[in-house]
Amino acid sequence: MSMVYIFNKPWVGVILCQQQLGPHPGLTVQQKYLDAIVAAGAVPVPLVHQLGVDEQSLDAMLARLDGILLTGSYSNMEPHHYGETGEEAHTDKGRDRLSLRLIAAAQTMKMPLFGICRGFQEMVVASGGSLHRRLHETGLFAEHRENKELPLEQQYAPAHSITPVAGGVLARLAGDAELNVNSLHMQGAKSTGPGVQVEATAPDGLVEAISFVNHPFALGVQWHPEWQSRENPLSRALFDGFVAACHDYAGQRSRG
Ligand SMILES: N[C@@H](CCC(=O)NCCCC(=O)O)C(=O)O
Repeated sequence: MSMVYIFNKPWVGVILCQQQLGPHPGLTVQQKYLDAIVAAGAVPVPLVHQLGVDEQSLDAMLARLDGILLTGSYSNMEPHHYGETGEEAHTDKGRDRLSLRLIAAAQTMKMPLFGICRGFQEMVVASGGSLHRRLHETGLFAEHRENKELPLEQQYAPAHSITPVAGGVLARLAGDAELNVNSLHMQGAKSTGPGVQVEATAPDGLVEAISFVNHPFALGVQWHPEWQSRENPLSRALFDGFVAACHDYAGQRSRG
């Protein structure tokens, strides 16, 4: 690895979300995702939705990135992406389009990929899986939504346990003992496609983490490790593992 690179930090593309800013459409990301990437020793790079419709610009951006973070979002994927019809109240077409292209590129380029909540769901769908659109109406699962009336500290507090699958990516990073995680989601994995390894489940059987097989680091988690990311050992292990994979990718890239 070149000396120049040793003192550099990996660049991690962070997807943005469409949000109305007064009378203007905007693209935003919550600060806690950026803070988690910086605290883990990487440089966050905003990924604007226009990259989803401009292949040359996307290729130019991907050539400079060492990893991709797909954040959570209050919006939901459009159901046609996983073979369903009907509407979702709050969607983000530009995010869907870019995220699916980023996941495909990360798979092809073996670029490290870390999906959180909606990002996890995008990884499930991109790899041929489908989603439960309203977990609370299925009668099959515990409550996985947060109470938005509560203070954030309580919304992002541990809500249920997960059991990492022995021998998986998550178990390698965090051990295979039961862990407690927060839960702020209405939708969840209904099925997973080929090439996906289930990495953890909740006590009610809901898939809570996946990885892509034959990929050095492509991990999606349904919970929120970016929340107070350095104070929680599991969160720290996930972000440190992701950034370490980005360092490895960057080193390979610099060697050509
Ligand atoms: N809308 C989807 C995904 C939920 C999600 O990402 N929630 C987090 C929003 C706030 C944050 O990013 O911390 C669903 O409801 O399943």
